[in-house]
Amino acid sequence: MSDVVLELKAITKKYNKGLPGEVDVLRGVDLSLNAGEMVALVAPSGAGKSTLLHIAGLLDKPDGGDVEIGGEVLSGRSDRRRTAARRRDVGFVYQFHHLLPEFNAQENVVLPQLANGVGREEADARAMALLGQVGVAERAGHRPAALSGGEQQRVAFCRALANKPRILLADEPTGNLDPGTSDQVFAALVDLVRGTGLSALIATHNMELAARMDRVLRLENGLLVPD
Ligand SMILES: Nc1ncnc2c1ncn2[C@@H]1O[C@H](COP(=O)(O)OP(=O)(O)OP(=O)(O)O)[C@@H](O)[C@H]1O
Repeated sequence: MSDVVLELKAITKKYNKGLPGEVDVLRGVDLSLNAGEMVALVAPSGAGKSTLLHIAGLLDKPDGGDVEIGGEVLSGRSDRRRTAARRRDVGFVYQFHHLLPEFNAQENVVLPQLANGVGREEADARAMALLGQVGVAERAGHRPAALSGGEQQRVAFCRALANKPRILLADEPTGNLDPGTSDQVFAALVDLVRGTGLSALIATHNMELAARMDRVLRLENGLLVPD
């Protein structure tokens, strides 16, 4: 059995197809993400990394090519099938935390589990274990507004991992933080991912952070090339 968790084959994507403002963003992107592997995605602004992450995470459809998760071709499947696969297999982290403001940190990590059919007690325990792993257990009862930017992102990492996805997709996960905090919070993310053994594709402009990954890939002229 192959240990490739995410496979992108010849992915193409254009915006404004056939219109004067047509943008040829992805021109045949190939990627194999192995089990337990962390890959950095570096790209100049506007190169298409958000587009690529959205396609890889089944939030958007490519014009051509295949997205496979766990060996299952998902690009051509129904929206319902793709949504189910995304909920089960993919965790997302963005530059901004997107936590629900009216719920505390623990509840933010519990809610996606309840939506996924996990019982309350188990969900509470998993949330506390994850918050503990990133060093914010003592902040569990605080709402996002009462947390620092770095703490908010740590909680967002826990929420992304709450349902034990196979793949974490992160778009500039510490891009919103000052450099010192960014470094620590990024280290917490790497530890968390390494500890759970899941695979991660992490977009970052920061080459020092990228160098901590197993591999660095650059998105350039619509293609993914080794750095
Ligand atoms: N819905 C859309 N319609 C038209 N053009 C789009 C759309 N979404 C993105 N684009 C264009 O496609 C290109 C790639 O966008 P994308 O957001 O994927 O880049 P990015 O590498 O994530 O950029 P950044 O680092 O600035 O967030 C850009 O030129 C952008 O303007």
